[in-house]
Amino acid sequence: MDLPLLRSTFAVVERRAEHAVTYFYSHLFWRNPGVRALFPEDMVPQRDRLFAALTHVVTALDDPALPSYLERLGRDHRRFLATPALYAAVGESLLAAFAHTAGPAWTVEAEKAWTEAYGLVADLMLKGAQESAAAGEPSWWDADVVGHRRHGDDLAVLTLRPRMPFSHLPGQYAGVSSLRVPRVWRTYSLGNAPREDGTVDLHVSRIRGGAMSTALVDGVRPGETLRLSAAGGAMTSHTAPGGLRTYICAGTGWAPVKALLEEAADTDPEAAGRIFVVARSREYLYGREETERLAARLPGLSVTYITAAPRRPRDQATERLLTALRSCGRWPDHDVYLAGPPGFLAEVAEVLDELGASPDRVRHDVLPPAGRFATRPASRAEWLLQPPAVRWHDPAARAPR
Ligand SMILES: NC(=O)C1=CN([C@@H]2O[C@H](COP(=O)(O)OP(=O)(O)OC[C@H]3O[C@@H](n4cnc5c(N)ncnc54)[C@H](O)[C@@H]3O)[C@@H](O)[C@H]2O)C=CC1
Repeated sequence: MDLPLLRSTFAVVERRAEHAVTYFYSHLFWRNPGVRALFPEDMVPQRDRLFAALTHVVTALDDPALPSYLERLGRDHRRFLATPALYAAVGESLLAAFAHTAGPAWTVEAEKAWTEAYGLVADLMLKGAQESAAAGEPSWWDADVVGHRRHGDDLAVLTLRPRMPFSHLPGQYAGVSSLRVPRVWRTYSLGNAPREDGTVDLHVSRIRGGAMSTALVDGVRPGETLRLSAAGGAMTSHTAPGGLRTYICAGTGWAPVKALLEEAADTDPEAAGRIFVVARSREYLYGREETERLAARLPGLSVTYITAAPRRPRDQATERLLTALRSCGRWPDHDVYLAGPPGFLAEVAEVLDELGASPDRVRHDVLPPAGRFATRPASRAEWLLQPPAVRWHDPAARAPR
């Protein structure tokens, strides 16, 4: 594959990304009218996602991890009802959009290189999808809501019972969809270690402008059915029994940490280290009783709760946390598990680096916020999972190179 040529044409297209994306979707929907119904009503985040995805693939084409990543992605795209015919239609429209946007840079060689590259990506994704179907895995898991507990005005813990066996590891997340917000999927951490009855908890904070989080907190009730996608994510336990670890969570970032602690309480009661639970105010320490119960089963872990002072901005809690982290020692010896809002993750990860925590021992996933208006940088890990909130095709929004 001619990587330099792929990258140089992509650089030309990227400069007019807005145009390319508009052309792509117009071409796709015009040539395949039935396909529009597979996409959400609100296409704005979708547009960002396309370019983010392409950027990722173009930058990672020589990464040996790309094939397995694409196979997992193909497996995951079964929930969007992506068929081989749809992959072919998307490829045709993508090349048409590139040809139209790249102008003189779209040479015969460039077209050949892109046809080959897209073919490779589509084949790997379809391979992942076919293997998952052959293994009897559903495209998604229908899951009945069996519990809905509110905490304060804008937080709820939902308990779901998947109708088919749904496997996940403590610390992972899954895509969630509701018929209340058709064809939209959002990612939520699963707030428990696997249970015998197969139920899973979602901790949902209602986010401004977030149609899904609003539906889950305010609308959805027991008896309703949601859809779950296969669980994924890398913030799973990787600490040897008895090993030192620090868990740091903010807001509903408590969900994956709670799942990890449940697992540790069952399998590694000698675990040693510390837990920091951060919330915007005392009323939002919604998991406190459960934390206490888990901490009692894990006597080697100290628990610190941190909130903002009354009437102070919520981010004051983060400042307080950073001060507390600076007074802790032995960072290079600790595995660190980190979960919370993206701005929080970025700030804490930076400070942990300064404090000497080993970067490959700091684990976190970046879950996109449910609201359209929340802005934060997109990371490679999240690109293809959910639409990043950043406007990729707005040059002013791009990180400087
Ligand atoms: N696996 C993960 O990492 C998970 C991440 N989340 C994310 O957490 C968020 C949910 O937020 P809420 O529960 O409403 O939390 P929140 O908005 O109440 O924030 C909790 C605390 O996080 C800190 N924080 C928030 N924004 C910050 C920023 N920009 N910079 C520095 N610190 C900041 C503050 O200390 C605040 O008190 C969503 O964005 C969601 O995607 C939620 C669950 C799991």
